[in-house]
Amino acid sequence: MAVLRSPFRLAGAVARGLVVAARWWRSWVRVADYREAAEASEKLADKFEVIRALTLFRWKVTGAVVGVAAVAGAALDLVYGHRVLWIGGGVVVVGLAVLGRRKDGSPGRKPVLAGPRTLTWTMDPQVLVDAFRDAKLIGKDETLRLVERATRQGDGWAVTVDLPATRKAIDVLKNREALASALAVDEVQLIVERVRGNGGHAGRVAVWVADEDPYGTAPMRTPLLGVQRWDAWRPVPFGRDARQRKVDLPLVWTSLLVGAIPRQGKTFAARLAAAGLILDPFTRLYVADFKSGKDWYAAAQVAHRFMSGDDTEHVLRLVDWLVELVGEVQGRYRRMQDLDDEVCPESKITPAMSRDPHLDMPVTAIFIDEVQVPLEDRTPLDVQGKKLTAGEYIGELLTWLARKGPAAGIVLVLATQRPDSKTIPSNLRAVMGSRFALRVMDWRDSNIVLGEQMNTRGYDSSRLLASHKGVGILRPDGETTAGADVLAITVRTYYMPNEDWRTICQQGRALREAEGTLSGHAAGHDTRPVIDHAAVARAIGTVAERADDAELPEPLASVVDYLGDDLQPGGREFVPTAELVTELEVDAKAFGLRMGELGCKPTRDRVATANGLRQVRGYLTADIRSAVTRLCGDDPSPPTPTTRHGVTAV
Ligand SMILES: Nc1ncnc2c1ncn2[C@@H]1O[C@H](COP(=O)(O)OP(=O)(O)OP(=O)(O)O)[C@@H](O)[C@H]1O
Repeated sequence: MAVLRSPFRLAGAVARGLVVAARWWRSWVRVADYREAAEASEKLADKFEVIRALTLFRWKVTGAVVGVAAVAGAALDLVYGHRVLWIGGGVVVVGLAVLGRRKDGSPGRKPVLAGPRTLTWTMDPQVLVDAFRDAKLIGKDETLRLVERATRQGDGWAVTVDLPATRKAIDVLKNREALASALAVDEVQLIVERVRGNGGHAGRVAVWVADEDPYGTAPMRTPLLGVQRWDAWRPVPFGRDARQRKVDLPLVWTSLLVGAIPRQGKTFAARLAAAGLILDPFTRLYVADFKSGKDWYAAAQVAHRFMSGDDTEHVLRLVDWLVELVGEVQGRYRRMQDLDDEVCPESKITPAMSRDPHLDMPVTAIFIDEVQVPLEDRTPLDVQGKKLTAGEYIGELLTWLARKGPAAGIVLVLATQRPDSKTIPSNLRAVMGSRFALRVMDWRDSNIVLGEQMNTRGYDSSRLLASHKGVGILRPDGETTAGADVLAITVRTYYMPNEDWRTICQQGRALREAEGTLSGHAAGHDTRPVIDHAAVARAIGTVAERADDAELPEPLASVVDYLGDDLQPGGREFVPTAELVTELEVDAKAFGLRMGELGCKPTRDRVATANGLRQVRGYLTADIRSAVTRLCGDDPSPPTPTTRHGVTAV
């Protein structure tokens, strides 16, 4: 029996021997021992180049050995005949049989838990493809095309891939978290960007995986500390992204809204923006600190107007400041009309104009920290016979300034601890150019700061970690160093503690003294704001008209308020019911009924959702407009300053 079975045993042993030999060769050619040791000590990233060189060398050795053996075999075969091949084959078979014989401890399949997936994809693109599949970003029969092999970039690994023709890069951005899970890294470590323009397309994705938490290291100090002066027209150094790329923030011709829950770095972020402007002696500053702490105190020595406190008295003083600024903007537009085309080519302030003392149109920035305090103030005001609260009036004035001010050189920087729809009027939000959202409570608040639907595009600041102070999502207005195509970037702001802030403010004061531009509060002339009463009257006009809007029945009034500019012709054409129900926090059934009673019938339209185009129920904005006109016989569009403020010079 044993004799009969022996050929099968031999074949089995040889087969096992073959497997063992092949495994040994594979682990040798992949330099597995070294790689495992490097992985175990988490040095894989450092040793990658060495391992790759060794792998390449061992492949070459394998090729050379196979080549030499083949040539030698052929030569011996020629000289001594086929005998040699038989003997050689026999030796190999015996060798494999010995290697593959059954004995205690012989290698076999061991059930093991999978090891860490982290970084294996850098060596083996198949792991990356599997990760994309696991994250459901590509189908199980689809694959990726590697545009560039994994390379070391900064403190991480970068790879660029093309998705299959049916897939979109934007979906990878949206589902970054699923990909992070598939690659076994925290989502803060995974940066996914579209590659756009020349060399990019809608299905090309650049992936970068940080070796470790990119925001876990000590924060960087602001580079503004090292400069003598700054030009307000240059984007201000704001922070670094995860890959340590600089992110600068343009401020002139735009405005900035910063929102976050307490203690996440709002004030620090707003101060960074201020620092760049402080170091330009031609910039005029208004600082209203409703936090009334020490954070802004140093700015008093450079600010044209400064106050710190959260009483009604401060809120009313802010009203005066804003009215003064409205008058200033109107005056600037009027004066710009009289300037020749060479000095003022468009109805927009230029760097030269902003520095010309005769024109008196310096870049003027107003910083309001904890802007929810004045916006929520309920002090009744009697403005031209109309009763309204100070908060409402401030909301109107700020909206007007954010809309008309930037082109006239007015920069608005608002920071709020309460970025909810009730506190920051939607009209105001809609006209704030740049947004910076540090950690907030939920995706709704994040959308309020960053803009509608930003969470569905993969930008949700409620997902940031509490320990990541100063890290937020920046949605810049226009181009940043990250490129014009970038919708938003996660940035870690530079760290500017009080002592650095004080140094910058002192420097700003010295610069202003040297240029003779120190004015107002900083110069010790805390004059009352110059209030242009005509401008005030026109501003009040806006409020009076808004009061009419407020008389619209609910929920139409809320819908009009929520849609803001989007309701105007040229804005949105269709708004899904689900969006209105969520945003206005109303009961869907009652909402639909009431809207129907007010003459707004829902319809169906195709809208882009996270899962592609879908038919959803909603309202045509044209229908909402005509319902408003019917109900109050007025144009429902939010007040455009040009008409409602009577700013004829614009
Ligand atoms: N870029 C940064 N890097 C590291 N830490 C930071 C950074 N920015 C802010 N912090 C830390 O976060 C803390 C809170 O910052 P800040 O006072 O700006 O918060 P805030 O959001 O304005 O708080 P509040 O809502 O209470 O006014 C600061 O004391 C600072 O230590």
